[in-house]
Amino acid sequence: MDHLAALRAAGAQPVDIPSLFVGEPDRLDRLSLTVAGLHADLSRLALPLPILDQLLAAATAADLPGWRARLFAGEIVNPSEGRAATHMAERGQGRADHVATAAASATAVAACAEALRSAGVRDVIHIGIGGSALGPALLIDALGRDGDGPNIHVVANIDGEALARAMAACDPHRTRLVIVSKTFTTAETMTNAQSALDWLAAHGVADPRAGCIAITARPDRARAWGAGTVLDFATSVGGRYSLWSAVGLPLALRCGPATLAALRAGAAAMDAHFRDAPLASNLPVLAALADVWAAHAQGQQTRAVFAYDERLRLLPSYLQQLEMESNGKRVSRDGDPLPGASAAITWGGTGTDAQHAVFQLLHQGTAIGPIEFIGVKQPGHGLPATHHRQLLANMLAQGAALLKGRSFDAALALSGGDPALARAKTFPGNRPSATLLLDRLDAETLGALIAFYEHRTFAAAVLLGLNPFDQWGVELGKEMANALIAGEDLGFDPSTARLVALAGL
Ligand SMILES: O=P(O)(O)OC[C@H]1O[C@](O)(CO)[C@@H](O)[C@@H]1O
Repeated sequence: MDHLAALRAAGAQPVDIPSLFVGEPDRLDRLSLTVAGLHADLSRLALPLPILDQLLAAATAADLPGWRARLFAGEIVNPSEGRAATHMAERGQGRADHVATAAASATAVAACAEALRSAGVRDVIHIGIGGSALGPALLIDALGRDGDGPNIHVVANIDGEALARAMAACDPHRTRLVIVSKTFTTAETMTNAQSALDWLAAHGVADPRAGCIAITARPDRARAWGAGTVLDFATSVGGRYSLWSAVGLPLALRCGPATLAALRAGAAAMDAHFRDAPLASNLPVLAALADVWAAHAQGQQTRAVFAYDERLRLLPSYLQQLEMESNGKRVSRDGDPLPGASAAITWGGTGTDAQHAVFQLLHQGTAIGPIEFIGVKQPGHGLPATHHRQLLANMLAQGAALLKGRSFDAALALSGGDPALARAKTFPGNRPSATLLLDRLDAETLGALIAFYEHRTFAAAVLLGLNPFDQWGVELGKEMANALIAGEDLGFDPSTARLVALAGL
């Protein structure tokens, strides 16, 4: 049964958001929730309440409660790889044996962090890519400023420029390498690791491999490689969900193990809410339903996330992997073509910077999609209060302006009666947005925020009937790059063949 067919038909109808507030007196209450220090207001989305009720029915028809239970029970929810998804065990949720394994890993991570923090290590070069870099980079950027542990330099790109910059900032005799790869085969990571080892050796560091800490789901490979310390995590923890595992070591190094524990506790609070709250008052579920409505039913191909807090500036790129690698699919978990669009393109930036760059398109352009604002009530700095007042006022004003717009008549009055100028100054309004407001940004609220996005992504996947835990779409390009590196001719198209020659490969 195609439980989204009626919603796709309904999605063709325009929605006037301001009139929803008039006709739906309970709108603000139904679409506003506060969970684990995170207040969410979804009421300015183009989501009429009767449509929300249809989406809730579709979620039940898609067996969201059953899939959620299977996720928490550690059952297989990733059929194409035959795996469970046990990232929640890293924060104490799920099957007892999974939780016990994760707890043992957390103890080892804490001990490793304490040992390095007291060993006079000044810098850590964290080498990993994708989920092995984006999560740790976000955590360090968001929470690490006041940490008293080593400086963390996250290096992902195969472009040697990334590693060269990190090395230039480090004293090789006071630097440790942390090599992070779930598979311990990823080309970028292994190449960067080797070059970093060469750099240490060239500066007279004895046996640099023995000083490396490897974090991986393949400890056998890391040991064979020669890493002196190996911290492992379960294969059932997906790369883009791995920051909760030993991959979170950099946060424990920089800020202490208690901060990593607090991050996990915040996520656990969101887990409990997602697991226990009824669908109609379940924050990740409501956000997922709104996402599916916009992307799948209304055909809106982008969703932009703007963090009005410098500490969250890496959140959009973190979410790009979480959402697009999870739900950027075209077939169902059974391999059937999806009957419509899956996930929108996630993009975004930081407010207020983005207002002076991309908001023109959001207010007056032709590509419409939901916009998400994230703000934090308490600033993280001690500068005069005017900074934070202006920041939050801008965030709230943008959402209001997107909705209200400016009529042609009002624009005409501002344009000296010039209709062409007035048309340029007219704002159509009725542009959807959602707002997340955190009481404060600390390890707990950041944990809850990330877990909110994880569960939202999962719930949307269930509604769409796809598997969010695999990522076959990254394979073909890797294979072809390997062929090019090996000088194999795969019968490339004429353009590629000429570019290969021009690049001198
Ligand atoms: O941790 P690994 O195995 O090095 O993989 C890194 C990243 O590569 C991917 O597999 C995609 O290429 C991601 O899913 C993953 O986060």
